[in-house]
Amino acid sequence: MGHGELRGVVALDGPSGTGKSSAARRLASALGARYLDTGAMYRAVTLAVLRSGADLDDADRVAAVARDAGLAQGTDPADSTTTLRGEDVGVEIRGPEVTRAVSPVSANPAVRELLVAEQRRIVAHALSAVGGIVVEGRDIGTVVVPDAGLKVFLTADARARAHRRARQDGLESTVDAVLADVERRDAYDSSRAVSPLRPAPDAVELDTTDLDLAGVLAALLDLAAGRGLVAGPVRG
Ligand SMILES: Nc1ncnc2c1ncn2[C@@H]1O[C@H](COP(=O)(O)OP(=O)(O)OP(=O)(O)O)[C@@H](O)[C@H]1O
Ligand SMILES: Nc1ccn([C@@H]2O[C@H](COP(=O)(O)O)[C@@H](O)[C@H]2O)c(=O)n1
Repeated sequence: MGHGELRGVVALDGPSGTGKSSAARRLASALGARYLDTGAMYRAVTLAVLRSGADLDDADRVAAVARDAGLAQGTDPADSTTTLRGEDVGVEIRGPEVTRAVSPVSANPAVRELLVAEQRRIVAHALSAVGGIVVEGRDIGTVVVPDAGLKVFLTADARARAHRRARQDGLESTVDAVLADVERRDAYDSSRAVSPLRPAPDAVELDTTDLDLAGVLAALLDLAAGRGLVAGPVRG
């Protein structure tokens, strides 16, 4: 039986590796909605900055590279593309160099202003085109879409997140290194001056430590239906 169709915006925020992308993609697919991975946008701008050779501490130069990057983020949950001037960078933005540099680039206020405006444009377009979108990141419920119909803040024990990420990368032996990276990125993202990672006051917190992805999806479907955001058939 179908799950119905999403009407409105679901905002999914949380620290690294809590399952935001996996859950958001599945939720959007189940509800015939669009899907926006805002982390991919910050990663793509970071790749452009690294390629340009700009000093990460040179805020004006970093912002200029971001403005000139030619970033386009797709919203198909089955194939969400990230391109820079038409070049597909979806694989490269997941590499260790980008992961190391993305938090400082994301803390640049001009970069955030640019990407938040683009994210709001994409959300508005999706709402008029299909009626619903699931947006995931760090500041969706607090800044990008503060009036989202449902805001969920995903959490999970840091070691569980490191295990998930290490398994994804085929690096079971380096869980400790992944854990250090996850904790470093969370600390940076939570302490920056502009739009720090934190739950919106009206967000529902969902701890995924002991849930598999099917369990997370079921919880999100229940929450969305409970908010009256799902039109048509409900889960049977
Ligand atoms: N509930 C879960 N149970 C088991 N594995 C999970 C769960 N959620 C996510 N994963 C796995 O953990 C890894 C990280 O998930 P995902 O990329 O969705 O997290 P994220 O919050 O978007 O991370 P980031 O913010 O770093 O991009 C993936 O390999 C995913 O398959
Ligand atoms: N709304 C967002 C989304 C992401 N970031 C920054 O990008 C980094 C990468 O995000 P992933 O979800 O792809 O891991 C993240 O560590 C943040 O620095 C952000 O600032 N705001």
